[in-house]
Amino acid sequence: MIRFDGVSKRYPGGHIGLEQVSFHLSRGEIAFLTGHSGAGKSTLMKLIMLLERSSAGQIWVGGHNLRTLRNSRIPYLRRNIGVVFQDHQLLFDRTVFDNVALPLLIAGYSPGDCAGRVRAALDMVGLLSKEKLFPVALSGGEQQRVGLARAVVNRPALILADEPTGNLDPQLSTEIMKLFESFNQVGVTVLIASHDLALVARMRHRILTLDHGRLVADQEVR
Ligand SMILES: Nc1ncnc2c1ncn2[C@@H]1O[C@H](COP(=O)(O)OP(=O)(O)OP(=O)(O)O)[C@@H](O)[C@H]1O
Repeated sequence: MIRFDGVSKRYPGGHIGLEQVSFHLSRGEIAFLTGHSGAGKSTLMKLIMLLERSSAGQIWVGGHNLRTLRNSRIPYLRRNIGVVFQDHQLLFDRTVFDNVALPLLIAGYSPGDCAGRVRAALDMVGLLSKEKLFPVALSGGEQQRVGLARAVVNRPALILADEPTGNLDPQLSTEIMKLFESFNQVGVTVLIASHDLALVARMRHRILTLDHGRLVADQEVR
């Protein structure tokens, strides 16, 4: 699903984002990406989404070589990736239902065609009963679950989550992680960036560790 082969990223001014990173994540795998602040986690995610371009090396996502991918294919690549952010980035003037429907509307679905998929996604995160509420009426953990529902509503092959539990307490963080596991159990490949080492160790999955842009460990925790 994802393959990095000697990938480096230099930002303007020579700042190192990534340095000679190689790894692969198979279809259906779930893995954590960890490391201290500034280690390169967000950079790696941005390269997969083509929000940044690598300075050296090759990246394949879903069999596509990103260096040779035509610009016209980038929206298709991104549509196959569900993204979850730390601050979930919900629209507060739209209902829970409308927030989750947004990626489908952008992809060209008519509102009538969205309803089944939106409700299935809300059901997966246990928020079907809250579809008509506005995000302000939800707890922090519920808002993040709406963000997760929005990430899976397009039925992506891959989910990228950048610090998805950043503002949540340990119990809610574990609940959110269990939802990622449930998505993974239905075949979705999942890559989660987190600097919460205690949480990552508790989940017992593959852990990729970055340090100053280098991949310094790739462990399977059982
Ligand atoms: N647009 C940019 N211009 C210059 N340097 C950048 C830019 N974006 C990131 N960097 C640098 O690249 C390095 C990696 O940053 P990145 O955001 O990928 O780290 P991170 O592991 O996600 O950190 P955090 O956990 O704090 O989010 C850092 O040294 C950062 O300062």
